[in-house]
Amino acid sequence: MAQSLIGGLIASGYNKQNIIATDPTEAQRNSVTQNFGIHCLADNAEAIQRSDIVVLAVKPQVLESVCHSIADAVQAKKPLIISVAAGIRSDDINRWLGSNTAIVRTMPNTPALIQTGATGLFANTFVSNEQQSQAEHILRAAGITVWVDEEAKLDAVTALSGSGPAYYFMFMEAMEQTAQTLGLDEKTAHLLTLQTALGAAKMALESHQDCATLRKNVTSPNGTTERAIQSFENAGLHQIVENAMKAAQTRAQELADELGGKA
Ligand SMILES: NC(=O)C1=CN([C@@H]2O[C@H](COP(=O)(O)OP(=O)(O)OC[C@H]3O[C@@H](n4cnc5c(N)ncnc54)[C@H](O)[C@@H]3O)[C@@H](O)[C@H]2O)C=CC1
Ligand SMILES: O=C(O)[C@@H]1CCC=N1
Repeated sequence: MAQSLIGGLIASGYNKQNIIATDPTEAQRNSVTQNFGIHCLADNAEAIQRSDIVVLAVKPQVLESVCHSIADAVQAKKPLIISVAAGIRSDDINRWLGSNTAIVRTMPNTPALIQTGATGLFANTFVSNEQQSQAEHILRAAGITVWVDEEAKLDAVTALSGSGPAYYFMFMEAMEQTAQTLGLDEKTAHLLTLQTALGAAKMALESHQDCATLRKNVTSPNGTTERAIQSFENAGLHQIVENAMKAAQTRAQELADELGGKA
């Protein structure tokens, strides 16, 4: 996720001299430097000393220990903290970092790498208006941004746009594999699947009509689409999607409860 954000920032013209990454793994540091031409350090405290904004992009499972290890540096420098960790609540991050820390909790997604990301953001009470604009500026470099008024809504954002790219990739995988069983070669199946996904998303974005109307426009009476849609409905597609997204939201809440500890 950090690489997607770094890639998005650089592609949108952000000065790479102003970006420092950190990673404990030497191979990972070398790869980041090679891919993006930015400094990648092993020492988090050193990077924090040199930064006004710190993005925490480690796995939720290691966030607590990382926060404890950087707490002194954060209290000394008082940077704006931006977390991308799924589930973990800003109150827990604040407690792990000491206290009174300005934290913007976000939920971006991997298309940030090509500046078509979608990020939900929530600011805790210590975030100033200027810091809120700074966080928005950084995440906007990676795509669209949406602020939520209650932190719990970020778990719904996680289930929708955070995890969402994987749902579409899975659907595209299924379409291209099926196209091959219907007789198309792999390259043709891949190309037509991707262009169809792009065309549908672009059309939905640019149209004044809602997705249901656009779907109905494709569906000729007693035609091919109608048969396919009927087949999806018979299989309970809406319920399948609802179950999956609720499972993702629940997992985000579980991560917070399991890893956030009790205040
Ligand atoms: N992958 C995705 O689509 C999204 C991920 N997220 C969140 O982003 C966070 C990272 O997820 P991924 O990028 O998928 O994981 P990842 O495993 O690809 O990246 C985590 C990186 O953190 C590094 N790391 C571990 N300990 C460190 C430390 N002490 N200091 C500095 N770096 C350290 C690891 O070496 C690794 O390169 C997670 O909290 C996840 O919930 C949020 C939105 C979308
Ligand atoms: O799967 C995950 O936990 C992360 C958060 C959203 C997308 N990937």
